[in-house]
Formats: sequence, C-alpha cells, structure tokens
Amino acid sequence: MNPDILRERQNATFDIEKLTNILDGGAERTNRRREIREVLVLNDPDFDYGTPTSLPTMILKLREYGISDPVEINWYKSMYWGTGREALGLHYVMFLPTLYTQCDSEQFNKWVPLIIGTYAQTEMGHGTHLRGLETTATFDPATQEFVMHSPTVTSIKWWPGGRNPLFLPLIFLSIPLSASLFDLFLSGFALPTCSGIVIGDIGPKFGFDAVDNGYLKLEHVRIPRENMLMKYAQVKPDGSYVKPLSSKLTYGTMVFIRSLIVGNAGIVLSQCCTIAIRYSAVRHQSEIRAGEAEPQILDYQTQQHKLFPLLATAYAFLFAGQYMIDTYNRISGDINQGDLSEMPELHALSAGLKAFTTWTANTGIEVCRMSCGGHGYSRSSALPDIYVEFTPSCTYEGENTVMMLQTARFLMKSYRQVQAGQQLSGAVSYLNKVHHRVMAPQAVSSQLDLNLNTLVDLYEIRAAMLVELAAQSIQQESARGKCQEDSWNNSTIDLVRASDAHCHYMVLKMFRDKVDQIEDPGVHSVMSTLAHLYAIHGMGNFTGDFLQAGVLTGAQVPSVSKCLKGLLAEVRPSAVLLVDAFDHHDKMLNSVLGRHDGNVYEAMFEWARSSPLNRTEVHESFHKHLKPLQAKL
Ligand SMILES: CCCCCCCCCCC/C=C/C(=O)SCCNC(=O)CCNC(=O)[C@H](O)C(C)(C)COP(=O)(O)OP(=O)(O)OC[C@H]1O[C@@H](n2cnc3c(N)ncnc32)[C@H](O)[C@@H]1OP(=O)(O)O
Ligand SMILES: Cc1cc2nc3c(=O)[nH]c(=O)nc-3n(C[C@H](O)[C@H](O)[C@H](O)COP(=O)(O)OP(=O)(O)OC[C@H]3O[C@@H](n4cnc5c(N)ncnc54)[C@H](O)[C@@H]3O)c2cc1C
Repeated sequence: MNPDILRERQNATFDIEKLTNILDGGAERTNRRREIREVLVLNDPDFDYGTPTSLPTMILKLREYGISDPVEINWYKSMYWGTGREALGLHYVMFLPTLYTQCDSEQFNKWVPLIIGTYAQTEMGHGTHLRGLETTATFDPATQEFVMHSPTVTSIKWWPGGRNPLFLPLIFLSIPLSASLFDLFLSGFALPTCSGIVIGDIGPKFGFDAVDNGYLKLEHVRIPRENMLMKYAQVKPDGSYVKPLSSKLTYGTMVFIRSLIVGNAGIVLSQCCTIAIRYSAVRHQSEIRAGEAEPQILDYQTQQHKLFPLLATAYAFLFAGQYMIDTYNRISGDINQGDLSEMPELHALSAGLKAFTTWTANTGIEVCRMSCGGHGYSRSSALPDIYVEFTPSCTYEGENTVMMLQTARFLMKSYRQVQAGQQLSGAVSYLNKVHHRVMAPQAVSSQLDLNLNTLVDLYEIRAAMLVELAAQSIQQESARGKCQEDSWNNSTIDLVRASDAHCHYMVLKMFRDKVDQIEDPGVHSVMSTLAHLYAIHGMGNFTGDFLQAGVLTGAQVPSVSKCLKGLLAEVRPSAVLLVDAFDHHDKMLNSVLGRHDGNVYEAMFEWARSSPLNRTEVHESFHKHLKPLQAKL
C-alpha cells in the first residue's frame, strides 16, 4: 500500500463502517451489497472482468441467484457494468416501469415477463414540448386497430435507446397523448417484417456508446387496439375515449427516472471525489516551504477548495437521493390508490432536484478531472469516461432549464396561494412566512452564526426572497401591459434563480435532517462538519443573494471566507476516510488514480503498456507509411 494512503488512514476520528451503513440504509444492506459484489459477481468464475459481459448472461445470473429486488438488481448491474452505461438500461429504467405503471392487469400479465423494449417519446422536432409531438394514432373501429403515422420529418421518433434491430417493442407517446405499447417485431437486422416502418441509428454521439439510440419513421402502421396501455385511459371498441384522472399520469415514468437521477448524481460525484482525493493524497508536486520535500497536493488550500465542497455535495446528494426516492414511493403509492393530491408537489420536487443535482455534479466531475492534472485527462483515470456518460443527464429526462421552470411554476402557484391567505404545507410551507412578513431578516450578529439550524433558516429566507422577486417581476411585466405568457417569459431568469435557491435550501435541509439522525458521535461530528462546509461554501458562491435577503452584512462577508478556510482544514485529516466510506470497489471504479492501495504510478505504467498501441516494439504505421516515405527522400 502506498505509504501516504496508509498514513491517511491512521488516526481515524470516526467509524467508517458506520458511515457506509448509513449510506446503504443499514448494516444488513451493506453486507448484502458486498455479498452481491464479492460473491455473486467478482468471485463468479463465469465473470471475466476484462471482457465485455453480455446481457443474456447477466439476466440468467440474476435469475440463478434469485435477485429480483430493484435495488439489489442495481447493485448487481453496477458491479457488472462498472461506471459505464449498459446497452439496455432503458429497458429497466423506463420500458419496464411504464408497463408496471400504465398497463391494466391483463396487459401486465401478457407482456411484462416476456419482452425487452425501449421508450420512443422524443421526435426529431420535439423532445421537451410533449404537447407538440406530431406522431398520430388514429383509431379504426372497423378493424379495431390504431393507425400509427409519422406525418412529417420532424415527427420521426428520434433517440429511443436500446433500439435493438432484432425486435422493438416500444412504449410510444403519440397524439392524443397516450402510451400505446407498439409491438414491432423485426426479423433480420433492421429489416422490418411489416411495411411502413423505417428504422435506423441516429449516428455517433458525444458518448453513451453502450446504448444504440435510433430513429423510427411510421407510415400508416397498424397495431391492435389492445396495445394502448389502458390502466388510466382507454379507447373502447366503439371508439369512445375514457379520459384518465389526470393527463399527467402518462408522464409518470419520467417522474420516476428523475427521482432516480437525484441519487445517481450523488453516486457519480462520490466516485469522482474518491478518485481525485485518493490521487491528491499520493501525488507530490512543487513545494510549500523552500528546501522541503514536495508536499501532497491535498495539502494545498486551493486543492482542498476544489475537492472538499464537492465531497460534502456528494454526501448531500446521496441523502437527497434517499429522500427523493422515499417521497416518490410514498406519493406514487397514493396515486396508485387514486389520490393525486400530492402529484404536483412530486413533479415539482423531482424536476427541480433532477436539474439541480445533475448541473452541479456535471460541473463537479470536470473539477475533479482537472484537479488531477494531466493524469486526469488520461482514460486511465476513468474521469473522462464518467463525464461523457453523465453529462447527457442535464438534457435527457427533462432538459434542466425546462425542469427548473416547472418547479418555478409550482413555486409561483404556491406564492399566489399564500398571497390569497391560504396556509401551505410540505416543501413550500416556508412561503407562509413571506405573507406574514415573518421572513424579515433575522437580527444578524456581527459574528456569523454557524449553527446548522440557523444556516438552514438563512437558506430558507434566501429562497423565499427569490421566489418573491420572481413573482414581483411577473407582476411588473403585467403592469407594463405584457400578457401573462410574455410576463412569464420575461421573468424566466428570475424564475430559474428562485427554483435553484429552493432546491439548494431543500438539499441543505435534508442534509441537516440526516445529520440530526446520526447517533454515533464520531460520525455525527464529521458529517456535521461536511454539512457546515456545504452551507458555507454555498453562501460564499451566492453572497449577493444573502446580502440582498438581509441575512448577511457586508462586514460579515470576510468571515464567510475565513469560516470556509477553517472548515477545509477541519476536513483535511478525514478526507481519504470519507471517500473510503463510499465503499467503491477498485474493479467498479476502474481508475488507476482512484485505487484503494494508492499505488498509482506502477498501475499507470502497466495500464499504458497494455495499450494496443504498445503491442509491437515499433508500430506497424512506421513500416506502412514512414519507411516507404523515407526511402523516397
Ligand atoms: C439507477 C440509476 C438511473 C440513472 C439514470 C439512468 C438514465 C437512463 C437513460 C435515460 C435515457 C433518456 C430517456 C429520455 O430522455 S425519455 C424522454 C424524456 N422526455 C422528457 O422528460 C420530456 C420533458 N417534457 C415534459 O415533461 C413536459 O413537456 C413538460 C412538463 C415540460 C410540460 O408538460 P405540459 O406542457 O403537458 O404541461 P404544462 O407545462 O403546460 O403544465 C400543465 C400542468 O401540468 C403539470 N405537470 C407537468 N408535468 C407533470 C408531471 N410529470 N406530473 C405532474 N404534473 C405535471 C404542471 O405542473 C402544470 O400544473 P399547473 O397547471 O397546476 O401549474
Ligand atoms: C443520451 C440521450 C439519450 C436519450 N434517450 C432517449 C430515449 O431513450 N427516449 C426518448 O424518448 N428520448 C431520449 N432522449 C431525448 C431527450 O429526452 C431530449 O433530448 C430532451 O427531452 C430534451 O429535448 P430536446 O432535445 O427537444 O431539447 P430542446 O427542448 O429543444 O432544448 C434546446 C434548448 O431549448 C430550451 N428550451 C426548450 N423549451 C424551453 C422553454 N419552455 N423555456 C425555456 N427554454 C426552453 C432548452 O432549455 C434548451 O436550452 C435522449 C437524449 C439524450 C441526449
């Protein structure tokens, strides 16, 4: 083991295993996760980590081991595929959940165990604006069929992931918005068995290469009436349409995946922090005091300022992810029972947190990569690949700006309800104080009050102020004679800013609530420090907001920076231990820089020597191109 890493792991001030248990949701789940990882994947003789693993093998293994719990399936798959994406991930996270939530019982029994499918909603001309989708589904009572048609080039379905040319059951969204299971069994390779179908691949992408994203053009293709998913809406044999309780029930799968993405952002950021902080513990460079040995780069304050707030953010997002999926499960259970009362809040929370966490993590991955210098740019670090695979999450499942505006829509509606004298509950209950002017800035002492509860209150006041400012912008636009839509559009910068602040407050509040639940004194202390660091770092980034909200004075601004520096120094001794607690296995991280043993250089040399470019002493291109050229000179 590298001596630096060894030293970093001595004198731990908290029980790492207990922190890992908290992240997993208990010691039993940690043990089960490790059993799946060590016994069922790594020690499985059929599993050769060096070769691409096949989906059928994985599915048969899951059945052989009796793994059916979605969380355990995800543990198995994440070990199986490492940090990359799996080819048919969309089948698991969108196609199946749509069947589970949108099929009536007869359809469920008919399709769920049998097919692998994709989710074809986006068209070349529309991804965000679902009410703009052009694909038509016209019911023909004479034949009891839907005629599916792509009337324009912009209506061609574009992006469906895992568009396996062999067969292609699709969840299809078409006008009127309904989800029809569009069974499309193609024989041969991409040669449709029935006329009217044109499919193909949309071509090379920025990354996401494990997933083949395709296109699908339909020319009056007929599918049975029974292929419309009929749990919430039905078309009867006589052609009459039974409306769903809410047209937004069709959007349910997107809410589910957005809820998953929140925790996934925390996982990906924790992977990158593990790599960058372990590497920063073993990398020595330059000097702090002349004549002394080159220090660990983790001892540079700027390196700590790059990485430790991200470390705190990774923990914050992991806890937010737990809260999000628990909230999703609770409210979707109510929706299943016909109680749609909290559906708007679930949509606003999942949309906002999906955007907030993916934007932050996306930037954070790049900070981690650049903090590793040149070696961070090497594929051996795994950081470039992690970035390339994660960055589309800011676009798919709801483009982030649009998602923030959806949350803003809910905040404005809530603000208007408070103005009308209603009492709010739930995540926006803090807006009640705005109406009663209880939100007046607290008497801010000359010293920064570092109590975590106080910091949460300050974030709450900041969010409320920005919600009120956005609402006032809309009112001012209206007062200038703008119509409602233009007043909204002319305020969208303020609206996104208000949603961002609302999400920031929510994440800090969840972090504080999780810390309050931690009983072990050592773990509580180190997590409390990280929560403070998360809050103070945000206050440093958005000082203007806190000044504008009147909860920070100009005289206090220097103490924000001073406090931040103190917290960085406080985290320093525990940094490696805090990433160890994420418990990412070397095989899954697949990073020379992030190895648990810290033996980076030896591993990097081996990694480079294994490159195909080094298979021969002299590359064949010399003999093929340079040598003949030299002979002519
Ligand atoms: C295990 C780890 C997993 C990690 C992640 C793995 C990733 C896998 C790979 C993923 C591959 C990608 C797949 C895709 O991208 S699939 C396609 C995704 N597409 C979208 O998300 C489309 C985004 N657009 C929309 O959702 C809607 O168009 C939008 C919400 C933006 C607008 O809808 P609409 O125009 O119909 O509604 P309005 O804005 O007019 O609002 C009207 C009211 O409806 C409410 N509303 C809107 N959506 C919802 C909803 N989903 N639930 C509840 N309510 C909703 C809205 O709030 C309005 O209400 P009020 O009138 O009361 O204000
Ligand atoms: C890797 C990847 C995988 C995908 N997989 C699938 C899949 O399997 N199935 C599927 O159906 N789709 C899939 N998609 C498509 C994805 O869902 C869409 O790209 C996404 O919904 C964004 O829509 P868009 O591309 O139309 O972007 P647009 O909405 O055109 O965004 C372009 C710009 O317009 C802005 N904008 C749009 N509307 C507004 C507004 N109302 N207010 C302010 N600004 C606005 C956006 O903020 C953005 O800056 C995938 C996409 C990617 C990148």
